Amino acid sequence: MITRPIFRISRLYRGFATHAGSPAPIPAVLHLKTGQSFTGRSFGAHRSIYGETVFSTSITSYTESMTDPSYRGQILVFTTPLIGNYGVPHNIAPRDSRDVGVVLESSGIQCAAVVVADVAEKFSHYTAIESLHAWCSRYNVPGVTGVDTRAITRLLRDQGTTLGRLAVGTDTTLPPPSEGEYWDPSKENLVDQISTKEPYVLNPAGDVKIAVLDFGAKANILRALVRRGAAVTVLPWDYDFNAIRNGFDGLFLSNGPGDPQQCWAAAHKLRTTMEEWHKPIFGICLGHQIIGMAAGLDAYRMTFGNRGHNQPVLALASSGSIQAGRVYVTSQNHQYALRLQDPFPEGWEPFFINCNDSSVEGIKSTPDSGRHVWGVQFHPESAGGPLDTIGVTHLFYFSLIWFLSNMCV
Ligand SMILES: NC(=O)CC[C@H](N)C(=O)O
Repeated sequence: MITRPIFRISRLYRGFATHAGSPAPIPAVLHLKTGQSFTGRSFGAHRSIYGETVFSTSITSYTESMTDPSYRGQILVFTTPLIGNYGVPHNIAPRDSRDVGVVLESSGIQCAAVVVADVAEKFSHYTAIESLHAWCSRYNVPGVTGVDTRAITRLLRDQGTTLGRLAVGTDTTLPPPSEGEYWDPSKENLVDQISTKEPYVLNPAGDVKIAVLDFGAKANILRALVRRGAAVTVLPWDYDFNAIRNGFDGLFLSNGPGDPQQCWAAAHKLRTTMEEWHKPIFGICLGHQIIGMAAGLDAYRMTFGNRGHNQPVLALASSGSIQAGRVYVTSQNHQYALRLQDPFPEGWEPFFINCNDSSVEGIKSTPDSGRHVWGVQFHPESAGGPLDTIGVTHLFYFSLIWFLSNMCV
């Protein structure tokens, strides 16, 4: 019978029907501001929270997604039916001057809550030290399982990303919050909460000196630069890079949470940088949006954003190993995008475009502009996701080398 294997898997991994010391399942209800409610069972921390409800179509890397600072303030719905089956690894990396200090994307869980159809109680992986439930409990992050994530995703896709409340335990007996009670993370400067407060340097002996404006950088981006031999100076998001720019060979603007409009302070400073300093500049996701805003493009809120590891993007221009006309499969996690406009601001051209929704996936300065600036909406460094576009990271890095050998005499 076709349902039999599914039944077996479900029996084997059935999530938290009960918790240790708890005689009955603890109820949890996901309320959406648009009026719908979904009832399931609590796992992780038994506490209620507010957030912005988003869905991700990634089928693996729940540990990387949940530690990605760009998910801050978000109730993350996984469309894949079961997560937790490979547990959670020890997240502390052996610290040396080349290491960012963590194995995952940051030191803690960044999303506000997790929603999954079926959470695995048993886990198996050679790096795993604890279950998803234990990890979420340790970081005080609530989860709900046993809900129809297909129904939630269809709703979010049709009505758009929606504010939500995960009510847990006795809070489930309360009526749903009134409209005004929902907390909207896009109204806050989440970047300021997560960015480093003090500059620090990774791999100081590196041969190419890159400054990183930290809007909530994923650790793998820093690792990708250090792995190529760069000395990486990580700066607070609103740091006055122009005051120290002569000491660097390139500038990188990281990913980060929230609405890019909260980051105009950085975009204004970047405008000056791009006018006066013609060394390579590269941005990923929020960093790309800030480069676009500084270039004169408009950043807008998408209906449900793009979150997943299989977003196809079409290259419109060739650069490095990237070939115009080719489609690359990419990892993404964003709610905002740069608006495609015709004409593009002078000195700029679209680099990539999304094959599903035609949103701008990359921009670059034109060859005759005298600048060397790129931004991509997707995550070429992966973690998790495909490595199709790793060439974009190479492009930035090798343009630095090229720049040093050809232009700086
Ligand atoms: N991954 C990111 O950097 C996300 C950028 C921005 N916060 C958005 O949601 O669009």
